[in-house]
Amino acid sequence: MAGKAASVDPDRSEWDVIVLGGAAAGENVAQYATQFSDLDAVIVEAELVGGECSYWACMPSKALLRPADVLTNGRHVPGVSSLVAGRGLDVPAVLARRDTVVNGLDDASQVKWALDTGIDVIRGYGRLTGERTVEVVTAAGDSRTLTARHTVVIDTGSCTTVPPVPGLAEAGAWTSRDVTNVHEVPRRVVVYGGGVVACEAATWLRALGVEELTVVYRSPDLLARFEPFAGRMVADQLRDAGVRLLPGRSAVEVRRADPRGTGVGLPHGGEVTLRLDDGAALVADELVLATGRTPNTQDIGLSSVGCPDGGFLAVDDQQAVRAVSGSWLYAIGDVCGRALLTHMGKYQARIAGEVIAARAAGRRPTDADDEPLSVAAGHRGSPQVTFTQPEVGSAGMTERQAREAGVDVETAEYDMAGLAGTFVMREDYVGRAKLVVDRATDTVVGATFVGSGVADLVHSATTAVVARLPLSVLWHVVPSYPTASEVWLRLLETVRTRRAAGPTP
Ligand SMILES: Cc1cc2nc3c(=O)[nH]c(=O)nc-3n(C[C@H](O)[C@H](O)[C@H](O)COP(=O)(O)OP(=O)(O)OC[C@H]3O[C@@H](n4cnc5c(N)ncnc54)[C@H](O)[C@@H]3O)c2cc1C
Ligand SMILES: NC(=O)c1ccc[n+]([C@@H]2O[C@H](COP(=O)([O-])OP(=O)(O)OC[C@H]3O[C@@H](n4cnc5c(N)ncnc54)[C@H](O)[C@@H]3O)[C@@H](O)[C@H]2O)c1
Repeated sequence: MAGKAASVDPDRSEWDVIVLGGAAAGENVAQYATQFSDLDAVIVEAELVGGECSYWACMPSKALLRPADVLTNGRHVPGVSSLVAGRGLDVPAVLARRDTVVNGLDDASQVKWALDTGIDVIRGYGRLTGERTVEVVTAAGDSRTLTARHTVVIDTGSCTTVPPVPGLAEAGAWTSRDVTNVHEVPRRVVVYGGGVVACEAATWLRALGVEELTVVYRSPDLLARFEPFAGRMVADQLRDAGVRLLPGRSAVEVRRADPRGTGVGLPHGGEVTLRLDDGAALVADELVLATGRTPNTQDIGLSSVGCPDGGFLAVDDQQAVRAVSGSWLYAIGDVCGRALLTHMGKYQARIAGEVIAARAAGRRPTDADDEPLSVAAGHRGSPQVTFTQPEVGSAGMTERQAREAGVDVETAEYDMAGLAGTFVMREDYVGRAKLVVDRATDTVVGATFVGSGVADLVHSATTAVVARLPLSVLWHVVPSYPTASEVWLRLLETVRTRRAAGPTP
């Protein structure tokens, strides 16, 4: 890695690898393609190197959620509860820390990392104009054409989906960028959507002092992609915190008399009214859209290489874009629609980077055991933590997903409040865990943990799923006492007890 000169030569036009979009995954693919090869790479970034996650998504949201989590848990631990009783967050301090976490929206350290690593950075908006060719337009309006000797990688990410509700596009509703970079906390907020962004945002908005907070979602439960108990437990906690939940509803019209371009994280105008399909009308100071993600593929020149513009890019297990022959175009991160998570995009990037380096050297892309490099194993485990109260951590498949995939499933559930480790955390601990076991192989194919502090339990489940560890081996993986990890022992005991009682239908 060391010793490769960084170049920002304005006249240079050719690199081995061009990465379109400089999110964490884009940085990773450039690093992995170049670090043990003779290849060089350039990242083309329209805004900030580090991407959505660093400045507008994961990092600011977790910075806002952490103080809320500390305060809530403190309220339930004698010896601390008396100190914080009746007190809320120090909002200016929370927002200031969030600003520190996003580096004041300055990517200088990320650019330095890239240049120090031997990866060039060009600022501007890139579009494919043909095979291995990218045109970059700078903020000043200048353009330059770049050619890749080997590969172009698309890492242009995603943005908030704006559903086709009359008046919504014109209302200037907050997107995930505004709600994570909130600067002025509105008094009344409606969150539209019931997924991960909605649940996390409702958690921090209420903690920051939103007085009237309503979450409207079309499904019967929050977090509908997870085990059903996860959404229900998060819903209970949000209701207890004073959030109004309106499931099974959709917006039919949005009105705002004076939408204004006030800037990120400030109210985008005056009162906004959301009319619902049940006839109700909700009036708020801001509307937050949390209705899923649209890949940034509409305007990146895909049609110039025979690929339809827009939509997710179907890729093979080495992240090569299926619609384009010759294995010169790859896609990683949200644009490929596999798992819209930073860590999964970075994993795809590591594999794709090694594949690109191997192919450029005329080698078959294989791992240390001479197996073809592929993202299949990692996606089997695909972990996720939703930092609500309680947290929701999962790896692999839910029971429903496993059944839909044709797996002959056996499950076990356990109330996590019954563990010494969680009792010490909070005497009124609320939590639940579930294992999904493939009967044919006697291995774990999915696990879900709900409860305070479960985030770091997830990696054990990811390991079990990816390594296909049989239950007979997991029985010897002893959890420390007294920790929440003892839930593994209880879940395995639940399976053994039931098996001892005889076959289940
Ligand atoms: C509120 C919120 C919270 C989240 N929290 C988490 C979390 O805790 N953990 C987690 O794993 N995931 C989280 N996610 C998901 C995570 O943010 C995304 O999965 C991740 O950012 C996707 O990364 P990416 O590589 O696809 O690109 P992105 O991070 O979307 O970045 C794409 C980059 O490409 C640039 N770009 C786009 N088009 C062009 C172009 N034509 N030319 C040049 N540059 C271009 C953009 O400026 C941007 O910098 C969260 C998402 C949201 C919305
Ligand atoms: N902690 C984390 O890991 C974390 C945090 C936030 C986001 N993310 C990732 O970011 C991605 C985006 O999150 P999200 O919450 O926006 O998406 P999501 O898919 O989790 O939820 C989208 C919600 O919007 C609703 N919806 C979709 N289209 C709609 C429409 N036309 N009208 C009305 N409702 C509609 C869905 O029913 C659902 O409730 C997710 O894939 C998530 O994994 C991860």
